[in-house]
Amino acid sequence: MATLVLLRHGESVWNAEGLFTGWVDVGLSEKGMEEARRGGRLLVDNDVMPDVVHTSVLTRAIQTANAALGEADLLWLPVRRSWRLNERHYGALQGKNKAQTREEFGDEQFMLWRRSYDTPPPPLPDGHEMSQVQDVRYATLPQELIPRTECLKDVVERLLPYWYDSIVPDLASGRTVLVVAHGNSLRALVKHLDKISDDEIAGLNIPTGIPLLYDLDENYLPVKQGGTYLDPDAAQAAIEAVKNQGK
Ligand SMILES: O=C(O)[C@H](O)COP(=O)(O)O
Repeated sequence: MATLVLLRHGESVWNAEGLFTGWVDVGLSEKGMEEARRGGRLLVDNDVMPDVVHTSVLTRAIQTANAALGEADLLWLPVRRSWRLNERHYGALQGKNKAQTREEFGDEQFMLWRRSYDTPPPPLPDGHEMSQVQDVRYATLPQELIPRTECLKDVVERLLPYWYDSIVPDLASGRTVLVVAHGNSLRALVKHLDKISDDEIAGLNIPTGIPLLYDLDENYLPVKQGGTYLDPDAAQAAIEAVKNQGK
């Protein structure tokens, strides 16, 4: 049996403003910092103590990991970071207001771009102010690996190599693993873990700042489908809020 905890970053400044974020590197709002600290307290209260942490290379996830681990007095833990845990790249929607986008393009197109499995938003031109192709943190990546837009299928395909090559070995060594990432990169991982279909995944939303605990079997697949949120009531309310963004 292995123990995996997934934690979406706390509310970001752009989450609060209702903007599509993707790979744009924004920090946590004050509310998001408190959500992150609450996440750490939930780990302590439920005696779920990670041995190693994996985060994306985006500030909002790193801040969340630090705040949560600070509450658990675990800031000393080894941390591994990868672009493969980054949020989905939202293409030309990065920086745009969700409600305005929904109004301009209609509900169907909005939901296709936001929650379909294989329909990416339009690509973001390399010279655009919201582009990350010149971001120093990706300087060692081959240019063709840096997305200009992504659908969830793209995220699954770039995340799973990290799951198998970096996270599973930590689980196999008996470590409790905490993954601090993003709404859509965690949707991609949960789709894999819970074997959610390409159609059903559209209905899955991940709340900010509430740890999702998975006990995994010898094949690193969930003993209980869907895992267990360490605060189920708060999770349900937050999931509804994520689902209704842009309305
Ligand atoms: O990148 C973003 O805009 C959010 O973190 C995720 O947004 P979504 O829940 O609309 O996909």
